[in-house]
Amino acid sequence: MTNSTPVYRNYINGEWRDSENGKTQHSINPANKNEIVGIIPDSSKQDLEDAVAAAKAAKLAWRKLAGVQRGNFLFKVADIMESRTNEIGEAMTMEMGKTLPEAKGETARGVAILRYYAGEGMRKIGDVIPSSDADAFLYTTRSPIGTVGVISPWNFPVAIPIWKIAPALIYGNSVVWKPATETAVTAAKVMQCFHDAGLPSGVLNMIVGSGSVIGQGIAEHADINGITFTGSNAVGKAVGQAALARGAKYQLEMGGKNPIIIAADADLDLAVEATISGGLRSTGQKCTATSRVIVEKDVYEEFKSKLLGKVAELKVGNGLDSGTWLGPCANEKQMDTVLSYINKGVEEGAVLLHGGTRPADGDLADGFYVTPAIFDKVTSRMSIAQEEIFGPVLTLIEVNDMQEAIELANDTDYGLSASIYTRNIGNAMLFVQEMEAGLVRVNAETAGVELQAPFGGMKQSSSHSREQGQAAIEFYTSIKTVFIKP
Ligand SMILES: NC(=O)c1ccc[n+]([C@@H]2O[C@H](COP(=O)([O-])OP(=O)(O)OC[C@H]3O[C@@H](n4cnc5c(N)ncnc54)[C@H](O)[C@@H]3O)[C@@H](O)[C@H]2O)c1
Ligand SMILES: O=CCCC(=O)C(=O)O
Repeated sequence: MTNSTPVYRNYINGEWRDSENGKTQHSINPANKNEIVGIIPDSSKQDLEDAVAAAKAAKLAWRKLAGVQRGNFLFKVADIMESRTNEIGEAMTMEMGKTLPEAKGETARGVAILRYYAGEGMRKIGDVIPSSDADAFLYTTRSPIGTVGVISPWNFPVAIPIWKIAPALIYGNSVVWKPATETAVTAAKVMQCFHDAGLPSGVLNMIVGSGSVIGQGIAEHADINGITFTGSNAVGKAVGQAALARGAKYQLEMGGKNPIIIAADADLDLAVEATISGGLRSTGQKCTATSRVIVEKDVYEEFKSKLLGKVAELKVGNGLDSGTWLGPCANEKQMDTVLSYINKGVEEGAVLLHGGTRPADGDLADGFYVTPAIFDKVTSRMSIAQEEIFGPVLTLIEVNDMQEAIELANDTDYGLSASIYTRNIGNAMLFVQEMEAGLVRVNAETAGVELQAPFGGMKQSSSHSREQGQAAIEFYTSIKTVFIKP
C-alpha cells in the first residue's frame, strides 16, 4: 500500500461517507496479490441504518415523478458511464481479473441496460379489463414495492447490479445496494455515474461491507420491502429465508452446472469454439458457464482431440495484457476451491487430460491463476459433474445417444442454462422440450444473456422469478387492480 492508494467510501443520502466505525479493508488485484487496488469501507450496521433511512425518506418523491422523468436520469447515467468505459473496465479487470475487452464489453452492456430501462419509463404498466358492470372502468396499474435491497456478486460487477438497480429505479423504488467487497472499487465508479447524473439524494445508496453484517442486515431490515440477490446457493437460501420470515418480497438468482450437448451430427469446430468460450471465458466464473460437456460416442474422440488442441493455445495471464485470453480466478478462496475440485476429480477417478495447475513461477506466481483444466472419463455422479466449481474446468462425459445425453444434462440440482450443438431439427426440438433450464440455446454457447429477454433459472438455480427485459416489472412492482364507478 502506498500513500497514493485510492480510498473509496460508502454513498449515503447523496454523499460519499466513511464508515462510522472508521474501519477499512483492501480490494486486492487477483493478478498480483501484493497490489492493492483500493482501500474500501468495512461498514457497520449503523451505516446500513443510515442508508436505509435515506432510502426510506427519498422514496415518496421519487415514486411521484413520472416514469419518463425517472427515465431521463437513467439516460444521463448511461451517457456518463459510456464516457467512462475504459476507467470502469480497467477497475473491473484489476479487481476481479477478467480480461480488459470482456470488462469493457460488460461496461457497455451496463450502458445498454440503463438505456433499455430508461425507455421502460415510457411503456405501459397496466391493462384495461372489461368489467361485469357496464358503468365501471376496470384496469390494472402498478405500484413500486418501496425500498429495494440489492445484493450483488463480484463476477459481473457492472451488469448484474445495473440489471437490478435500473428496473428498481425506473418503476419508482429507492435502493440500498451492497456490492461484493471484491469489486467495491468498480462499484464506487458505477455509483459515481449516478451521482454525477444528479440522481436525487437517498434514491440510490451504496454500502460496502461484509455479507454477514451488511448483506444479512439488508435481508432482515424491516424497512427494506424487497431483496434482489445474485450469488451462491447457500447464501441465497439464507437471504430468502430471512426475507420470508418477515414477509418481504425476494428474488434469488444463484448457481449453475450448465451442460452443453454435442450431438453426433454437430459442426464440431463450432461446438469446440462454443465449449471453450462458454466454459473458460471469464475464467469459468459465470453462472452460465459451460461445465459439463456431454458428447455422443460417435464423435467423442474427434471432439476431444479438437478441444485439447484449441485449449492448449489459450494464453493465461494478467487481464490487462493484450495477449491474455484467460485471467486469474477472482480471489484466493475461489482459486483454492477450483484446485480442491481438481484434486477431488482425480481422486474420484476422472482423468485430468490438461491443465488444472497453479503456475509457480514468473509473473503469474503472485496471482490466483489456475490453468484451464479438461477432465476425461467423467461420470455424472462425480462431484466435478454435480457441484458448481466456478472456475476454468471442463468435464467430458461420453453418452450413447441423444436420449441419454438429455437425461444426463438434466441430472443435476441446477437448471440455469443449457445448450446443444446439432444440425438435426428433431434433436434441437427434443432438447428445447426436455431440458430443465431457464435458458436453452441451440447452436450457441451456454453463456450469453440478452438484456431484453427474461433471465433466470429452474430448480435450485433460482427462486423461480425472472430478471431483465420486461419480466423485471414483476419483482419491482405490485399490481393494483382498480375499479372505478361514477
Ligand atoms: N444466476 C445468476 O444470475 C448468477 C449470476 C452471477 C453469479 N451467480 C452465482 O454467484 C456465485 C458467485 O458469486 P459470489 O461468490 O459473490 O457469491 P456469494 O453468495 O458469496 O456472494 C454474493 C453476495 O452476497 C453477499 N453475502 C455473503 N454472505 C451473505 C449473507 N450471509 N447474507 C447476505 N448477503 C451475503 C456477498 O457479500 C455478495 O455481495 C456463484 O454461485 C454464481 O453461480 C449467479
Ligand atoms: O453470471 C451470471 C450472468 C451470466 C451472464 O450475464 C452471461 O452469461 O452473459
